[in-house]
Amino acid sequence: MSDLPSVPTVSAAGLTLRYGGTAALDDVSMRLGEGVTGLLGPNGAGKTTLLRVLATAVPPDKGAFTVLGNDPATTAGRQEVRRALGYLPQAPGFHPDFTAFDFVDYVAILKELTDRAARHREVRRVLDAVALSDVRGKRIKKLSGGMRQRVALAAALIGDPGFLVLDEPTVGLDPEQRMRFRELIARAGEGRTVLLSTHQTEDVAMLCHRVIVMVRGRVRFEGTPAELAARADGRVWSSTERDPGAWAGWRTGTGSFRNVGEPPEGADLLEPTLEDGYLLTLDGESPEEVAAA
Ligand SMILES: Nc1ncnc2c1ncn2[C@@H]1O[C@H](COP(=O)(O)OP(=O)(O)OP(=O)(O)O)[C@@H](O)[C@H]1O
Repeated sequence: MSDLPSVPTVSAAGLTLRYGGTAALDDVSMRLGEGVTGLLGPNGAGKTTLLRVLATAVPPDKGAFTVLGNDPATTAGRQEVRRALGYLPQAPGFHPDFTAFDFVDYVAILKELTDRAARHREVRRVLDAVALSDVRGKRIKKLSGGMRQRVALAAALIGDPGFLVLDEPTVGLDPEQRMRFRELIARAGEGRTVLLSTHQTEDVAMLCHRVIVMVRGRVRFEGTPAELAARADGRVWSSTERDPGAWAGWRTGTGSFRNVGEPPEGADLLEPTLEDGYLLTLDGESPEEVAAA
């Protein structure tokens, strides 16, 4: 694939992790460099498992990876990886009575920022970076969902980590909050490596310089967003009735049908989006899996 990082922040080879009979990760290899990489895949594809492995929350059964040259299979390496890491998990555990400041300060303590004055400066810096300075003294239970996600992002930014792992950070946000969050993620991707798991193909199209698609524990696509969209070149067309030959087709707001699949002769072709390319990458999966994507 083009545009692969020459000096990767993260380099993974053959990552495999089974839960009973399920291969949550099945021989996953990848290289991640500076900028935002999007991770797409249907429910159960293994995205969260991959993020948890890279965040050293769970070791793989097989395979290896390094973060900024450190190998988490060793105790010293794992410590270095954790120092270089910011992790926003899918369901960040907040103590609801903590204020935004207290929570981020608590994470800063866990990240070994022992000097109180310097730590508080850092807490103020990251709360400012996510535009929460005004509410830093508010209890988390009184904050909106979007603000809570920003508190979690602030916590992940403590210590200016070189590798930022974000697990569905925009889930449940309204469009304006999502746009604001995009701005924050884009800024976070300047000068560091961000891996962003999401179901929002739009977020990937708007934000990411690379995209990885996982299906059933395996990497099915790795490349640029433009390359993913190009998979649907010549395979999206419009029709007045639903085309029975289409793999997927739906009536749009204008009343015409947008079809994805193998077009008939002389079809009225449309410009593909990243989502079209993504859907075709899932071709062959069960309709339930695709519907859940
Ligand atoms: N702790 C666990 N115990 C048993 N099975 C698990 C566990 N965690 C994940 N799995 C299984 O591993 C597979 C991958 O799950 P994972 O949560 O990584 O997928 P995902 O792509 O993040 O899904 P989603 O988009 O729904 O968050 C699924 O089949 C899931 O049921």
